[in-house]
Amino acid sequence: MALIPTHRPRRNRKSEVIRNMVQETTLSVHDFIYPVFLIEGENKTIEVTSMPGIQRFTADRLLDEIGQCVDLGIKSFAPFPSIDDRLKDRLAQESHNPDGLYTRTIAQIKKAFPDVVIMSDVAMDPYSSDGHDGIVDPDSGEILNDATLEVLGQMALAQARAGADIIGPSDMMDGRVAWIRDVLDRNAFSHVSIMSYTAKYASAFYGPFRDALGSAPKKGDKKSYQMNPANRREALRELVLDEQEGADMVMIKPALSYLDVIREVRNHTQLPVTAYNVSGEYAMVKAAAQNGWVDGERTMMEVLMSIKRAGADAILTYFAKEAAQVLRRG
Ligand SMILES: NCc1[nH]cc(CCC(=O)O)c1CC(=O)O
Ligand SMILES: [Mg+2]
Repeated sequence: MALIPTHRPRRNRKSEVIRNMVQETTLSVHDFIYPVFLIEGENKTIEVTSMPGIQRFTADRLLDEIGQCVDLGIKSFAPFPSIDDRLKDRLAQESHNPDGLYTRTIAQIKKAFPDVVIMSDVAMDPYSSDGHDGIVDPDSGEILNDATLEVLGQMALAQARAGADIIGPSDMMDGRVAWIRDVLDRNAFSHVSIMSYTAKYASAFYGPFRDALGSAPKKGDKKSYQMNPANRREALRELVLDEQEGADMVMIKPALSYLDVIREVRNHTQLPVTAYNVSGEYAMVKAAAQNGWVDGERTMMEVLMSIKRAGADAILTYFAKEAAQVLRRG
């Protein structure tokens, strides 16, 4: 005789209203931080070939783009600069030029949109002739941790002076959160936050980003500072250090292949947890959608929801604008 089920979870899925009533995770436009690419010049946009739908903007065009995003409810932006090769050197000196492309544009954005939050990027790679996040020892090829801290501090200070609300060190040098906090505090920027890239992995998913900025390492890889994708406990060690050093928010990067790390970190901290849905994760969805192999819109929303469900409070994502349009439509 067939047994009749006494427990029927399907009852909670029987209509859209009930499904919405019991939904555990929600996605909102407030969750999004939009990474945007900046180029020198006027009235120009250049598409990033490996990221369909994503452009590099001159400052004037970026202001238009930010205006459109603000109308959609996106209020947080993470700009990244594409720097002319002639301005790059081994010490990334352009990174703390108060009249440089990056600092100038941050000031312009804050002037045009005072309520918008700018999370600025602190790492040497966009300005480094070596394409590394730290200073390369010319003899040994080693990445010099403590000498790099000096540059990172100057970079963070220049960005704070330009009006950045949140400093985002993405470099993975040891001790940089404490170093930057100290520099900010000693220069009357104690109100400026630090969102640390706490667990940033040496990932193949950064490829399209490096195309966008021309920032790929000239020699070697980033494995002596970015984390081994095989490690989860190590993320908790980085978390403890960033908490002690004074981070206001922590980040996991990439997101999609690291949902377990997001959850682990969520379970071990009271700080806000963010995740970076990186360029390669974006490109992957776009490529499959362009081939008609997945439904691009549904896949995008599922990816973003999964990052939220894993425990992220906010998501850096190139999908921000498109997802905001979907959310608006309801
Ligand atoms: N400071 C490095 C940096 N800043 C942002 C990204 C990647 C972001 C993305 O892929 O979307 C990277 C990774 C790297 O090149 O090592
Ligand atoms: Mg660290």
